[in-house]
Order: sequence, then C-alpha cells, then structure tokens
Amino acid sequence: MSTPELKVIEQPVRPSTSQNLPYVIETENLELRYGKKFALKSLSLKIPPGRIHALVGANGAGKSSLFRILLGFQSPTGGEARILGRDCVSLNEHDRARIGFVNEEHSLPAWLRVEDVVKMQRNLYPQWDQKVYRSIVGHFNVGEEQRIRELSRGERAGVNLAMAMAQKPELLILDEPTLGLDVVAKRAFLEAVLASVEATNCTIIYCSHQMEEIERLADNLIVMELGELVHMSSPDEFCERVSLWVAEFPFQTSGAEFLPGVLQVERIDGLFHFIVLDQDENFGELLEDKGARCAWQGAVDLDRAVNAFLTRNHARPLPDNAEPDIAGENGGDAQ
Ligand SMILES: Nc1ncnc2c1ncn2[C@@H]1O[C@H](COP(=O)(O)OP(=O)(O)OP(=O)(O)O)[C@@H](O)[C@H]1O
Repeated sequence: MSTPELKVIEQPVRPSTSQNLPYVIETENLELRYGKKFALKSLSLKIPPGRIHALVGANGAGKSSLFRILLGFQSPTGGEARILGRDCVSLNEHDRARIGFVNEEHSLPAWLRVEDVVKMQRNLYPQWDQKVYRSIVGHFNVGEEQRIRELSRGERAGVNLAMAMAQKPELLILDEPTLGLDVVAKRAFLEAVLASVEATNCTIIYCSHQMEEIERLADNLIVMELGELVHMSSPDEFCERVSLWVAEFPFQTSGAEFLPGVLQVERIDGLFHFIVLDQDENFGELLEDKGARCAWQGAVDLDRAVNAFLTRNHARPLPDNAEPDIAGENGGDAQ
C-alpha cells in the first residue's frame, strides 16, 4: 500500500498571537441563505480569546453552518466572518494550522496504527508537542500499536482530541465531539478537554446538546436560534435570568401560563412549575392574582433553564387543569 503523500506546512514557529486579538471569532451581519431559507441571519458574534465557549441551540439553529463558514469550507451569502483576525473566505494553510477542529465523526484511516497516524501528523505540524499528545491520550486506554479500526469510538475521540491539541492550535472547535460516547468515555473526554485548556492558551469553542457537559466546561454560553444570536453570557448569568416558580392552584390556573416571561409550565405532583425569564419576586404576586393559593421560588439548573428557553416558542405542554385538585389526588402526573 502506498503511503499518502505528506505536504509539510512551512509554518513559522511563532508565539500565539490570538491572545493579542480582541476577538478570536468575529462575525458582522453574517448571513447564509439557501433559497428562501436562512441558516444564518444577521449573525453578529464576537468571541474573545481564552477559556471555553459553549455554543448551544436547537437542531437547525445554524451551529454547523457557522463552523463551515468559519473554517472556510463554505462562503457566506452576506456579511463578514473573521477567525483569528483573518477573513474566513481567504484562509491559507498557515491560518488553518492555527485552528483545530474535531467533530463527532472521529474519522481516521482505519487500517493505520495509532503510532503511524501520529507520526504523519507530527510531520505535518512543526509545532507538534508530543508531551501534550501523551498527556491527553493518557486519559484513554489506547495502545499506540493498535490499528485505528480496533479502537472504540471513545478511544478514537481521545486520539483525535490529543492530536488536535498537540498541533498547538490557538483555537480549537469541538462540534458535538462526545456524540455516541458512553458515560465513561464522555467523562474521559471532558477531563482531557479541561486538562488541555489548563495546559495551553488555546481558546475552545464547544458545541453540544449535552447541558451537563456545558455546565462542567463552559465559561461562556452562546445561544443561537434560527440562525441568530439570542444570548451570550456566563452560564451563571444565564441561570440568573431564568427562575422557577412553584404554585398551588386549587382551581384553574386562569391563564397564568400566559403571564409575561413564562417559558414552560409543567404539572408535577399536583403543583404547577413555571419556568420564567427575566422576572423578579413580583411574579409570585402575579401568580396569586391568577388564583394561586401559594407560590414560591425554587432552584433551576442550567439544563432545565436552557431547555425551557429553547422550547419557549413551541407548543407549551399545558396541563389539563380543568378539574380542581384540592387534595392532590392527581399527584405524580408530571408531564
Ligand atoms: N445544503 C442545505 N440546503 C438547504 N438548507 C440547508 C442546507 N444545509 C443546512 N440547511 C438548513 O440550515 C439550517 C441550519 O442547519 P445547521 O446544520 O447549521 O444547524 P445545526 O444548528 O448545526 O443543527 P444540528 O444541531 O441539528 O446539527 C437548517 O434549517 C438546515 O435545514
């Protein structure tokens, strides 16, 4: 079998420059349109260097479209996008060498041994750091002499991450990297991401639907919806915007589910749980005005907050509250 021809990137060894940039990613009115359908719509996004930035959004929000444009795989139909200070439509191989990308496919040449794949990558990237590779791959039970096809999906994900970090990228984009991994592999992957961000200055963009991963990793939460940016802050600040109110309604809720800011209503153990956005203590009074016997505030975690936020414009799971539930006979009917 002939060895694939390798093209060494003549990359000048230079200190990381992204730390001096105000933003590692900067888009201005970015638009990607397919006919009448917008995958990205007037997206103006500015991501500063350093830390782990989580990108979340429902299916079809435009996350992969954004990555394709940022990596120069696709041209936008409008607006501008810059990555590490470079225009995304004219990235050269030096620019690309500064960016790592790992997605859920973890595709590597199946017939090669891990050590051979690593050797190929080392030859391609002059900045390759074998210590970084070893420290990250050490989170996984990978034998260097194993063929890629013999590795589990989680182990392949680990090799991919280790290789991406060993290239010393200034920016690493991880697009649903843990899709299909079991809990053990997921944990190893997350620990490896945290270890690698501590060991390098790399900025990480982490896209996932798994909120427990976001909660564990992210310093910054970016929420996209229908191709637009709808929120950006720390996860804690996002959670501060969202609160849970639990109320007991002896009779009907009298339309309390349509009060301002209501994202989601659930009936759990005979009580109504309202997840609300940007509401203060007065919301309890509003519930009482609507007939609540009592109402109190509870805690809401990031998972629940983000899910309620993303589903707010979809059909609300309105409970059938026509029947009074004074004694709580309908308890335990969480929907
Ligand atoms: N080639 C295409 N032709 C037409 N529409 C497309 C094409 N590619 C993407 N889209 C549309 O663009 C929108 C954004 O898709 P995209 O894959 O970027 O979303 P996403 O946020 O990555 O979703 P997911 O979380 O499901 O991966 C979707 O509505 C999708 O149908």
